[in-house]
Amino acid sequence: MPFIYLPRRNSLPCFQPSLSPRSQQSYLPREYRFENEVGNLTIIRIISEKKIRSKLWSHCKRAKSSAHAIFDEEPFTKNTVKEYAQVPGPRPLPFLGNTWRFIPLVGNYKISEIHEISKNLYQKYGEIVKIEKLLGRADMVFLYDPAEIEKVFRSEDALPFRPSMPSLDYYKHVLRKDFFAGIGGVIATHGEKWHKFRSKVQQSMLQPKTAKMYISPISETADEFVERIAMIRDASNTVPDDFLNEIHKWSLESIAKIALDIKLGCLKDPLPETQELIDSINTFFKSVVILELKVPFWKVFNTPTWQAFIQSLDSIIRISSKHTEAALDRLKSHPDKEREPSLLERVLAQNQDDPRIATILALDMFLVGIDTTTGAIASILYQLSQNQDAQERLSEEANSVLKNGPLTSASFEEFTFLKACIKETLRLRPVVLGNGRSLTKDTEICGYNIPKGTQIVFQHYMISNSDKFFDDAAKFKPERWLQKNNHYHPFATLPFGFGKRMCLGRRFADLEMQTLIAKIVAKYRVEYNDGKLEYKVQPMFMPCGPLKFTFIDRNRH
Ligand code: HEM
Repeated sequence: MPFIYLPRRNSLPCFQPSLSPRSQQSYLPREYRFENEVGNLTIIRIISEKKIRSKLWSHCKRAKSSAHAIFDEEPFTKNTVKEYAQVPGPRPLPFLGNTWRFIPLVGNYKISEIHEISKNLYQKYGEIVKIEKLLGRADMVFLYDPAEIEKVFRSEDALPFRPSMPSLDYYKHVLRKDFFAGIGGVIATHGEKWHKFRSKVQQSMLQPKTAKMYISPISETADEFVERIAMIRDASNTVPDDFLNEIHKWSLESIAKIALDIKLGCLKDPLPETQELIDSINTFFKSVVILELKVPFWKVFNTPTWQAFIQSLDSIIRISSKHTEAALDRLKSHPDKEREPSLLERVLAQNQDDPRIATILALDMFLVGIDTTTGAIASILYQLSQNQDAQERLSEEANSVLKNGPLTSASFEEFTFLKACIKETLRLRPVVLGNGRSLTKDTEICGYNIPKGTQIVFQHYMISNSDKFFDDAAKFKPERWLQKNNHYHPFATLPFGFGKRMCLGRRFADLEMQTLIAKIVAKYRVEYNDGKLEYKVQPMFMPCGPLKFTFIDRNRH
């Protein structure tokens, strides 16, 4: 791609001279990328197609700034790209590579504390760190620079590869290949198979109007949860230690409505198969942590954890199939043309010949749409409990919206402070600690040539908690998101990922989280007086230890 050299800082009308060069990036049109400053020149990389050249020239003419030249290559960095071998990182041992560091009692790298390891590596080596020679898996490169993360995302090709869950990959593509028959869903599926499936469901899932159809069922579930808090809290208004499990049930109930059009009754009046589904999903989460984050004995032995994992997935599929088939029968026998079809009905209608698509989508939603929102809700409640002023302001906003009657899509437009609180929590405690990509081609990152196949791990948690990228980074300051034109790098916090593999459930997650938090803070003042809440990677970044929240009635009249 071509580069352009411009006089420093004032080169483009969109440049903000008061900002540091790197922050300028957020003001540049997306076709340009801030590359470097050399002497008194600003170097902009043009990352889009040819017509952009002329567009850039006309920008410069209008701004009366003289572009020095347009080059097809960047002469200053030509031949200065460093070798992969030069990327800094912990030194591997002969034979054992760096794997020994992850072996319990031998090494000091614990996956559940990878956020702490990441911090130490950054302090020792800087913005790019290589962990190489890992037995049976690709090298990992940790990346701590939002501009470089943006570069990796923007140079993605049509089939981005997000490394995830080899155990699930094996289950879908080898063990139960007869059921999946080449349709792997989107989780732990890659290449053409992933693309084919995502294209079938993406439009329905990401259209704002689809999420709006679930406002009423999601509100009903949130109301049940708010009632349940009153039932389970003790005389001092404190909920049981395993409150995370209660949030989990709310989340499962919400996803079951979206994925299968059913009311499971996790919070009250359960269906006969509800307990089996709850148990299967719990078993899946418990076993996947062991299979993915510990030594992978399952690859060699039929371990009890592996058996439990398979059984849990088989049950989720069996129960989901029963409900997708029932929905298909309903659709065929009494099609209701008056109302908008649900997500499930749309997916079934588009794939009438193969209802498995709806079942596999439901499975994927259960696998990634429960722990994520559960962790986020726990973190939001915790941040609000530690920031009572923000909670008061939020409670007033929630009340003024909720007093107008049942939630509608217009209500969500008014939740400005609520959205800022959620965004700020996900900045401080992103649920997905380090999203990643396996490079599908050799890529220059931080001045090094990183080979195809390397697993890049974006260190979002470290970046979004760093004073380098956020003022008062450790503080919960939702107001920062209410300022127009804030100067934060757009890739410095990216809780739902980016690009073609971005979170498919984002609209549902927003709807669920906003509805529940609004209803909780309208009714209760939330407190947490049990010290600092600790977190662990399991594999989502979740609070660990008892969630001793206190919910005190606000008693508004
Ligand atoms: C707070 C809640 C959530 C967070 C923070 C979150 C975050 C993420 C992230 C970081 C990714 C990876 C994106 C990338 O690779 O660029 C992802 C993928 C995905 N998420 Fe979510 N998610 C949440 C809730 C949900 C929910 C509720 C659903 C389902 C209804 C869902 C469905 C998915 C799916 C299916 C993918 C895989 C997309 C693909 O690979 O094509 N997520 N999510």
